[in-house]
Order: sequence, then C-alpha cells, then structure tokens
Amino acid sequence: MRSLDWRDGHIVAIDQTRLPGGLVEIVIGSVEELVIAIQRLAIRGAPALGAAGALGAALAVRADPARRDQDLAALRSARPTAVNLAWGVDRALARVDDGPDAVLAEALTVLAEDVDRNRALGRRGADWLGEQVDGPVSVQTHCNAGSLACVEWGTALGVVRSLHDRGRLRHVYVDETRPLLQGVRLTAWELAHLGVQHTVVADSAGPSVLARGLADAVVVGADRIVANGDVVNKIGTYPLALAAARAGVPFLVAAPESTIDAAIPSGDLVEIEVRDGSELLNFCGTRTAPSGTQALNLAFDVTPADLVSAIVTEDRLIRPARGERPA
Ligand SMILES: CSC[C@@H](O)[C@@H](O)C(=O)COP(=O)(O)O
Repeated sequence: MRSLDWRDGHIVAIDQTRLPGGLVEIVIGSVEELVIAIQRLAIRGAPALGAAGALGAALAVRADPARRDQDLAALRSARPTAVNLAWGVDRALARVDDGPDAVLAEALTVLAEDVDRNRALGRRGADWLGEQVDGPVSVQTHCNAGSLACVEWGTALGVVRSLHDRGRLRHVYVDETRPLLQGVRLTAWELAHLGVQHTVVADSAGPSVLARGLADAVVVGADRIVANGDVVNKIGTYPLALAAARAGVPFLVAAPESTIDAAIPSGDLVEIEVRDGSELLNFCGTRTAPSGTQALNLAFDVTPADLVSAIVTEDRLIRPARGERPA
C-alpha cells in the first residue's frame, strides 16, 4: 500500500497522525490543504515529502494561475529541513512548459521511482551490514524511515526488510522518538505488520541499548545529507551516533540520492525546523509543564560526518567516517 498517491485529480494519503489507532485516508484537492497536511505531519518523512511536493506541483498547475507562485512558495517551505520537498516540486515543475498533464506524469514518475530506489538502497545496506556483522543482525533505529515515510518500502526499514527477507535479521530496537512518537506509533506499526520482532525503548535509553551490546548496528534515514557527509535527521539521531561510536557499532544512513544536497557544504548551514513548543509542554492533550515554562522544540539534529560509518543510496556506498564525501 502506498503512503500517498494520485486519484481522480486529488492526492490521497494515509493520515499518519491517526496511526496506529486507525488507517484513515485523507483526500487533498488544493496546495493549501497539502501544506496543512504536511505541517501537521499527516504526510511526513523525507521521500514522502518529495513525492508530495511533486504531486503538489501537479495540483498547483491545474489551479488558478494567479495563485501559482504563492502556492508553490508555500509548498516548498512547508517544512524547511527535508531537501526532498523542494526537490520534488522542482522536478515536476520542470515539465510545466509541456502542460499540466506532463507535470502530473513527472510527479507519478517520482512516485514510481521512489519504490525502486528504496529497494535498491535497502539491498545495498543489507549487503554492507551483512559484511560488518557475523550471523543474525540486531538493528536499532530512530524515528520512522519505513514505507510511511516514503511512497512504499522504506529507507532504513528498507535495509531492515532486506535483512529480514534474507533471514539475517534478529531483532529491531525502536526509539520512541519524542515528542511526536514516530518510532512507537509508526515504525512499531510497520514492523508488527511485517512480522518483525521488535522492542520499543525510550529515546533516553537508546544509547544504553548500544552500551549493553543489544544492537549490532544503528540504521536511520535522513532529511538532508550535505556535501561533507554531515547527516540531518530526526532530533535524537546525534546522541545515538555518539553512543554507536563509543560502542564500536556501525552507524548506517539509508537515503535516496535526492536527499543529498550538494549545494550545502556542512550541516551547521542547514535550516533546522523549530516546531511549536506545545508539542513538548503537553502530553496527550494535557499540559504537563508549569504555566510560563517555555520550550525549544528542535525537530532535527546534525550528525557530523566522522560519526557516520556509511551512507547507502540507490547508486552507491559512501563512508564519511573514512573521509569520503557525498558531493
Ligand atoms: C525515510 S524518512 C527519513 C527522515 O525523514 C526521518 O528519519 C525523519 O526524521 C522524519 O521526520 P518527521 O518529522 O517525522 O518528518
């Protein structure tokens, strides 16, 4: 099942905010609605944002031409950190001179390619991990880099799925991923459906999982990988990379080439999304912090290249910790 698709002139998507309670579809008919869906994380995950950007461009060129520039600008910047969003918009929009149907055709190609790319990078990641670890592999992951975060199959979970298919997967440790719980809600939901043995841990327990030798490798996705090999991903990835280095465990990043931003030299130059503090100050709709307390809700962090053992894409394996650069 695709996380998002095009049907009868609309975008249809799984509302990821409703999982695991219900598999609810949302139907989106305008760029304005799409921007809202992206900002409230109904559609989320870097490759899915790329696909949404491409489909959003198809919506934009069908709508009132007077709104087009404003709509496209709002869509491109709906979430600033994942490079895939603007990439998807630009890729579909490159066909605008050939008319709205050509833009849509390009967007649908982005969706079709996403699935093939993820399968390819998943195989490459599983090949590499298979060489690093003897016997069955226990993996730790953070956030959700599964089929929900893509169109289908997944990036980090694509690697996990390849290991599983080969009979090389022992267990997956899933960080809960505060504050919006993409790990416990989405990754655990996907793994349960795949029949993969998994255990959820609090984010703050993530480094201890590695220190105790429970996981043989960390595998995560990325929202942006910059030229020097720094990796921007969900907040909490960096401490896991530090702990992996300390434990001598490989830290693998799985992402499509479209997540590599050759124009940015290093991670400190990437715009990190700061989300509303209410996501931290409340729990299940109830205020937990005293009134007057403020929150700094950083949505992503930067893992320096020297902590990244390997990056796998659909085309290549890059080893930033050994000085190899993606661009
Ligand atoms: C294949 S998805 C890779 C990343 O986009 C994922 O790890 C992540 O950090 C997503 O953050 P989110 O805020 O849920 O969109």
